[in-house]
Amino acid sequence: MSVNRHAQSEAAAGRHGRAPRNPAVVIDNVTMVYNVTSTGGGEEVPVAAPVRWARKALGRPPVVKNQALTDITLAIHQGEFVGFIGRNGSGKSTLMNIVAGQMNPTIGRVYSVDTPVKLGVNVSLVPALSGEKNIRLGCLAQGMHPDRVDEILPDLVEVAALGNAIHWPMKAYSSGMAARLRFAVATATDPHILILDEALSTGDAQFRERGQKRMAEIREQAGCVMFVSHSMSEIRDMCTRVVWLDQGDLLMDGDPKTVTAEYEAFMKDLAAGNNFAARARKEQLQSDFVRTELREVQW
Ligand SMILES: Nc1ncnc2c1ncn2[C@@H]1O[C@H](COP(=O)(O)OP(=O)(O)OP(=O)(O)O)[C@@H](O)[C@H]1O
Repeated sequence: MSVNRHAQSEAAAGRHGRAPRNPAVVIDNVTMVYNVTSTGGGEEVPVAAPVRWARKALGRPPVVKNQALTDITLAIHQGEFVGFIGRNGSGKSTLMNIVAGQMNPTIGRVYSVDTPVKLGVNVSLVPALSGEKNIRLGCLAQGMHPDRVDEILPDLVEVAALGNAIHWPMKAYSSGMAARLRFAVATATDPHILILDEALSTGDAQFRERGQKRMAEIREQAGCVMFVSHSMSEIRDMCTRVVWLDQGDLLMDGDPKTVTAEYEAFMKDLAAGNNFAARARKEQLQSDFVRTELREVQW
């Protein structure tokens, strides 16, 4: 595997003499560039001259490059619960979509030991059917045997915690209620790799508590969870490791307390208009970042 940036926590694990763990996902040198139409400048995507003239004649704005991720390399191990944080537009969802296989990176590759399950993506639910029927359908769609579905249905109904609404058609659900149902379906098969992008944000305290419990169970079975959130308390409570992305760059990767403290200080600087201090902090973090290799990753 190629030489790249490597997680600080990996280096820390090595320093502390911990045994190497089995990777579940390896993100190898991933860069993502979107093409967007822009009326306000930016680096134009090179196109043949006739196409450029035609776009101009038709009054279409030029297509420019928008770099969402730059050279991201990470190894995520079985049993890890990795939080992804960063301000809006830093590339968290883009990275989750790439790991989930929803889009291909412009450069780089993602390797995983199993098909990642991203909440709300792997199974489409039917609005006209009841919550219970949707859970059943979702489990069957994920390849579960009907007998097994019967067996675990009561547990999944409990995870969804929808009360009598479990018998209502899904189209009558609020966004938080639908999120509960999707969560129950996505976690039904004990996924090896679970991706949650702001999954708990629409839920109330009860759902968050049950959701956290369920995710802890998945982690205990040596599954890994990749979790995007803007809630630092949620990140600190749940994650074993935190990755901070900023404007497409990997700024920090380490233990939740340290990374969230740095992130909060950075955001505080920005909120107070101390852009100079925030930039200096970012530059310092970038220069401190341990560049090493993924060579020791053993499948
Ligand atoms: N479909 C798209 N087409 C063009 N650019 C996109 C597209 N999706 C995302 N982007 C751009 O990619 C960058 C990263 O966006 P992304 O949604 O991954 O960030 P994020 O960290 O998840 O943000 P948020 O915290 O706001 O959800 C942004 O500059 C955004 O404008």
